[in-house]
Amino acid sequence: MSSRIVVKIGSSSLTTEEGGLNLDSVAFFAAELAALRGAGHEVLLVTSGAVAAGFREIGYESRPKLLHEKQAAAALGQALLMRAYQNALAEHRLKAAQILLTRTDFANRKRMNNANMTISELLKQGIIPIINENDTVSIDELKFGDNDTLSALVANLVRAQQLIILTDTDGLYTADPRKSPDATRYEEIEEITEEIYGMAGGAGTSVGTGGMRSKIDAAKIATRGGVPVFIGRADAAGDLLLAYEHQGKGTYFATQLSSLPMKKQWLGFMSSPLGRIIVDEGAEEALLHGGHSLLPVGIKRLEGSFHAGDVVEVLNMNRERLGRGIVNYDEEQLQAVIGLPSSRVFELIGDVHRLEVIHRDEWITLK
Ligand SMILES: Nc1ncnc2c1ncn2[C@@H]1O[C@H](COP(=O)(O)OP(=O)(O)O)[C@@H](O)[C@H]1O
Ligand SMILES: N[C@@H](CCC(=O)OP(=O)(O)O)C(=O)O
Repeated sequence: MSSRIVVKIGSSSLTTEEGGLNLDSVAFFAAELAALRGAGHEVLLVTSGAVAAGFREIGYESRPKLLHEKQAAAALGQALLMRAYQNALAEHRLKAAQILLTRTDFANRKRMNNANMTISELLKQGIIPIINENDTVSIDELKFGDNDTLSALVANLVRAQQLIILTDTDGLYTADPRKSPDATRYEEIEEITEEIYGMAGGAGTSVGTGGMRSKIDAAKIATRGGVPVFIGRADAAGDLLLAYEHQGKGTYFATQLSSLPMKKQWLGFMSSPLGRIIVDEGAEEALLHGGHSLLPVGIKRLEGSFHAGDVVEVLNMNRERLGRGIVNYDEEQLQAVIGLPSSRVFELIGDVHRLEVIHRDEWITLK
């Protein structure tokens, strides 16, 4: 059966430690993608490597740290990266198109739908969409930074059957295998727990960005959206197809039994919260375990400036993120009623459109 597969390739798989694009690697991955296509699947590629490919060419000694230097390197490197992929895929009679996205594109549902329609049309025409973050215009605080999260959002957006995250390591180990040679590998993970997070470290090379931690974040987003994930390595001919067929060199993450509806996925992973609501222990319990809505009585403090209908983040008193929701009050209106029981809220603001500050149906738990 034909599947829609999102493949993510990290900088560490495409470039040398010193920077610069490794054209042999690009040729290898192009052949692997062609094999997936040859097996009848629809293929989307999320690829990193623009900064790593561009910084040497610009003349920087090492991967730049400053945002504008990274952006300059990406602007040059992205063109090199696309040219390399287009040339390599042409060897297999395949065409590739470039799509550059930012986090704000996902936060705006119209832009997100447009991107989705463009991707669908490209796939229909037999073209491989090649996606990267639009580094030149991304603002630091809103950057994906690594492409792991981007690949998960894309996989959910296009309702992929599988997300394959390729890296330089054959899966998730009990500790970073570069530092702990005794670490052992996981074959399958049913649920991403705190313990799993605890094992994942940062990037192992100077060109990679997110390390295993950001890959686990990505696996969480994708699996909650109903997309199973493989994290691992493809370094011999046929490995990518094997990864899809559940025989890959890496770790498989199972999907959640019930996948989140698109509305909640958007709320949790794509939206941009405009404010924060800090709640007490009772409200935390009600939201996380009681299945209740958030009421004014449980609120301690507000931060940021928001209006009814905006997305806000909810934190507990230790500033741990509990989740996100759509707020039913303007910030000023809410400020006047925080900590008050519902009867008082009605007395104070008669025209409140909904008593709940965040209704259960417009809430997603992220803790
Ligand atoms: N528990 C772990 N299991 C496997 N790899 C880990 C773990 N913790 C940290 N890593 C590191 O994550 C690195 C891969 O991430 P990264 O360098 O960001 O690659 P990419 O550029 O492919 O995204 C590996 O090289 C490895 O050193
Ligand atoms: N958009 C950036 C991605 C940065 C990056 O290094 O990501 P990754 O290799 O996925 O950890 C680029 O193309 O250089």
